[in-house]
Amino acid sequence: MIVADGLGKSYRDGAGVGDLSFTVRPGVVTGFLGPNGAGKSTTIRLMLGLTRGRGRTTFGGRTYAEVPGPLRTVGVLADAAAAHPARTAAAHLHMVAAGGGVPSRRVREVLAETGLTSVARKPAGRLSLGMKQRLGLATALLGDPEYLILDEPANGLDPQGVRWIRDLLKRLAGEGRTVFASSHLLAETALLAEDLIVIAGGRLVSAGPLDEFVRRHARADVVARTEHPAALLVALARDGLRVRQEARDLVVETADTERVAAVAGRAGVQVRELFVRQSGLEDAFLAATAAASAAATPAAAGPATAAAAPAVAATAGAAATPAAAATPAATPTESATAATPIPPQAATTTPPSAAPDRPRQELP
Ligand SMILES: Nc1ncnc2c1ncn2[C@@H]1O[C@H](COP(=O)(O)OP(=O)(O)OP(=O)(O)O)[C@@H](O)[C@H]1O
Repeated sequence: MIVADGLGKSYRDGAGVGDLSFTVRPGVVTGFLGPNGAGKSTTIRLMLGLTRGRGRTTFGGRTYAEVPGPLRTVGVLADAAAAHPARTAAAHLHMVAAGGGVPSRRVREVLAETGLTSVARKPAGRLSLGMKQRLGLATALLGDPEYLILDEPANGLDPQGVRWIRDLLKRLAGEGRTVFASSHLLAETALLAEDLIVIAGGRLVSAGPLDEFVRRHARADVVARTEHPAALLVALARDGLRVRQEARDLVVETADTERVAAVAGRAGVQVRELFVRQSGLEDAFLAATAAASAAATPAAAGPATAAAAPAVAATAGAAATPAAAATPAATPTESATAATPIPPQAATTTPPSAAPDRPRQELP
């Protein structure tokens, strides 16, 4: 179990992360999701003590600094470009293994596991971005660790690579490890993670099982299809319902199909189709993070814990629930595409930071 308690960091320009507390359980992949600039990398660096800041994170009760044999306990992918560009992939892994007390046979094993055997003798600087990412992951796996902390592990990978890493992380979690992987890609995280920690503007937006997140917060609208949308729109509005027109469809802000059908019946408007449409991952996430971004003065943000934080909806794809009304129609609705990035934070104007700390800008 990873326990992060009161993590915080303030940069001079007001960016950073607020008072973040959450837990990460073993046996599942936990997705750490947030738009560009939300504070994911900062949080990960704080968890590992790689940057100065507030709070404490324990891995099975000990901080990263206290863990004996950190390489063999906590595997970290924080900077895929960490290998010296002139050193071969194999030499880099041998060097890290020697420093971390890991037997050198592990080098061959992780090269094979990450699909790098054929480029093992290539200098790291001549590897593609995807290969560098695999090398970072190989480094994290060297010590066969119980905990994995991975910052954007799918970054730079092609679609096959993304699928490969998804399968790999699920397998590692299935072995009982604790896998914590950040991403700014919505659908990718939904396919990978069982638990979700969402941050925006340096604040915790939600934490908990993905399914629960969806159940508790998915928003549903009734969609009505009719040849007479104007007449139905007036009737629905008179009945106190919020409604908008999308092409010839009316989207009614309720999940109550019977009420919509009754209003249509009273108004004498024939409805061709009536169904419930649940909001997709993208919609829900954007709504959640927009609210957090609007409120964001991250460095000064008050405490936000997993239990106390407001949560919002996400779903891997949209579901259309056929309604017991006029002409039931289970029409597939919007779903997030596999590569839908979350837009950058409105409140954070600094470009995404994969860059190392700029210490002179920091306030401890
Ligand atoms: N060393 C630094 N000095 C000043 N500001 C920083 C520094 N590092 C990060 N920031 C700012 O802190 C905020 C959070 O950045 P961070 O890199 O943690 O976000 P992120 O969620 O990992 O983003 P991305 O998905 O783009 O990698 C951003 O506004 C960023 O510009």
